Amino acid sequence: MQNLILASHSPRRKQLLQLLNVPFNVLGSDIKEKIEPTQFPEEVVQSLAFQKASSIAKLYPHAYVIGADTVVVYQNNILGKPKDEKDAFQTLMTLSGQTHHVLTGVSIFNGNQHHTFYEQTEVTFWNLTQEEVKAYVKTGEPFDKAGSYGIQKFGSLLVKNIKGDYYNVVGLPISRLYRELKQMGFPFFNAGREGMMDKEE
Ligand SMILES: Cc1cn([C@H]2C[C@H](O)[C@@H](COP(=O)(O)OP(=O)(O)OP(=O)(O)O)O2)c(=O)[nH]c1=O
Repeated sequence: MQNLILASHSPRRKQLLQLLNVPFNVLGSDIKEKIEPTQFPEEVVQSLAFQKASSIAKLYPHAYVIGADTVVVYQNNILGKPKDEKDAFQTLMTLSGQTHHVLTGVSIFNGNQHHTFYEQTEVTFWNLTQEEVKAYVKTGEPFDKAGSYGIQKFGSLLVKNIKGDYYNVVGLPISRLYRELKQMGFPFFNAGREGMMDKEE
């Protein structure tokens, strides 16, 4: 087992973590996601990220274990993954022409230490027609994604502009995560290990 473990089922998070250019393992966490109705969105994403990371960290206390959770927030409402096509359609029509926020909470465990943080990105959608939203829902892309869209594929056509980290919208704020891991003592630059900055392009 590698020193670094991603506690996630998300193929996007796996792809983004590869940007660190260090080896890692992926072990999905199967926690039951519990949200208290009184929690603020930033508390929700951090709490779920913490639960995902801690469930795997228990099994691998010597590794650095990363968990993450992403939600879309519009007018103080948390928009998670859609239940069905109708739900996805309604969510996207609600977001049409509006600005919302994407929050990703990240939790890192290593032995007795753990650190949890979140990043927020502001996203504005174009005014969308019912026809184009229907066509987008038909692609199937909304179904495993917070807010019913994926900015990294066909969902890119819905987005007018963003403020903040693009990768945070896709599910992992990789550049902040790199810095937080370094801060926690992750050995990026150990001899014999290829760290990001060791390589010349
Ligand atoms: C807004 C948005 C979300 N998403 C995805 C990121 C997350 O995978 C998903 C939100 O669901 P999450 O519950 O955060 O993650 P997950 O269930 O996919 O994976 P795991 O809990 O095992 O880590 O939405 C995109 O891929 N693109 C986007 O533009």
